[in-house]
Amino acid sequence: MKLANISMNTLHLKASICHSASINLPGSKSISNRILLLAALAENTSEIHDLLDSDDTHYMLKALMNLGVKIEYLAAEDKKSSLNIRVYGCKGKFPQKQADLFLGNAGTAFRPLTAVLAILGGEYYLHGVARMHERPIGDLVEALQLAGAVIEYKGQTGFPPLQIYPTRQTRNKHISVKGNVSSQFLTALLMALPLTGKAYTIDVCGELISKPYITITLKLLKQFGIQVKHKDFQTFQLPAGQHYHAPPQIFVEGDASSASYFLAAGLISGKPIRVNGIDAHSIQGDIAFIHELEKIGAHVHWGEQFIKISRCSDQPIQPFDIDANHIPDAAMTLAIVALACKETCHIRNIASWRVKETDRIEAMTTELRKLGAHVMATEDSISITPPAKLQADVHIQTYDDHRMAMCFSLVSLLGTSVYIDDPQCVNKTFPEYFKAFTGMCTPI
Ligand SMILES: O=C(O)C1=C[C@@H](OP(=O)(O)O)[C@@H](O)[C@H](O)C1
Ligand SMILES: C=C(OP(=O)(O)O)C(=O)O
Repeated sequence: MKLANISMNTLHLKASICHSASINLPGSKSISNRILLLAALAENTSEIHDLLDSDDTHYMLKALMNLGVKIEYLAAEDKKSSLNIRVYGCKGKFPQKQADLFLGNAGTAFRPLTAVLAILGGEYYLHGVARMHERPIGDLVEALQLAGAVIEYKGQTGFPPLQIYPTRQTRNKHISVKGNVSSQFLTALLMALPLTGKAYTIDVCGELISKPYITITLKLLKQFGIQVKHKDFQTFQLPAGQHYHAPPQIFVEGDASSASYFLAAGLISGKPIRVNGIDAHSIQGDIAFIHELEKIGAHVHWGEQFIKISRCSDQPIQPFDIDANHIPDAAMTLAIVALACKETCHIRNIASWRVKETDRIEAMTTELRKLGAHVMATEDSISITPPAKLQADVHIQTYDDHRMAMCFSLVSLLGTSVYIDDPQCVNKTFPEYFKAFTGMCTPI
């Protein structure tokens, strides 16, 4: 049955019921972009399978090719959402010593590439879309300068665009980085500093947010032969003389953050929804989102390479009060789940929402209020009280934020028709999202 109309850059999702479904997840963005960079720097050639095929990975792929890395496209089983490629590692040195790299709004491309290029040295100009130029990078630049990097801000101090120059000779072997704005700065340093061949100690100043993303970095570095010791995520030690060795064949897990929309649909509707490509062994922190759903009423079956979720229809969804620092991306999905609860729900410790694709606390507050919810926001939290009845036919603005578009699609499963403006913003991480979502829904 025809469910959705795309016109004038708006997608109309009618009030729908969800039926049981099996969804093949696109590859993890966080894993794809890390593996691409590590494989490009490796001593050897490797094949990457099930790589995410989306804007964020295209920016990384294009940048690596501009830097002179040879990449070949191999046949993929499902050409729509994944790529299989062969990467010829450049042995820790990019052939091109000058480049102009446009990186869109891809944090997982911008931050690690800044660090790697600044450590390797050369003349590189790194820029992105307007919003990327509002996303902070000063903490990373300062840490890199301690290690001898020469970087100039070409716009506002502390933000992209950046001009990178050849490194200075003097290198400090003990550096520090602030951890309270984005974990991607520490990830970037951990990926770049082994290229010097020298031993390094990195101290994290203050609180480190989004810790599970550091776990992803450490696990992938280990797969590429890089040892890192750390003490409670505060001090990280990199031994001297390390080189990247890629496993000959690498498989990318499904994206756990992308899974959150379908898993929430299973909880809201009670219908069994299966997501394929992740399981309990995933290295992605957003797997913890599923534990949060279990706490509030989901019935979860943890399979081999899949997870299935449902809920007994006579069991209401429990209101929640959660510190979501460890799952900043999937926590946006919880904000919509809150609309299915009878009482106020709180999502705390999410200050990083303010510096992502948009100010997500502001955007979420504005759009939830349009639906009739009572919303209280602070600098780092949001509290949501659902209305007795949701406003129908509301136009949800998406602020060029893929997660705004994806999580607000779930409103259509709450008995309310909704319009999603500029739905194509999902291209950042999940170009086929609306096809998959509408494919499991039938209008009431
Ligand atoms: O390292 C990563 O892959 C990411 C880290 C997180 O960012 P912060 O560390 O800025 O919270 C997350 O929100 C982003 O989508 C991906
Ligand atoms: C914050 C996100 O992206 P980025 O990798 O650009 O930081 C996200 O995908 O939610």
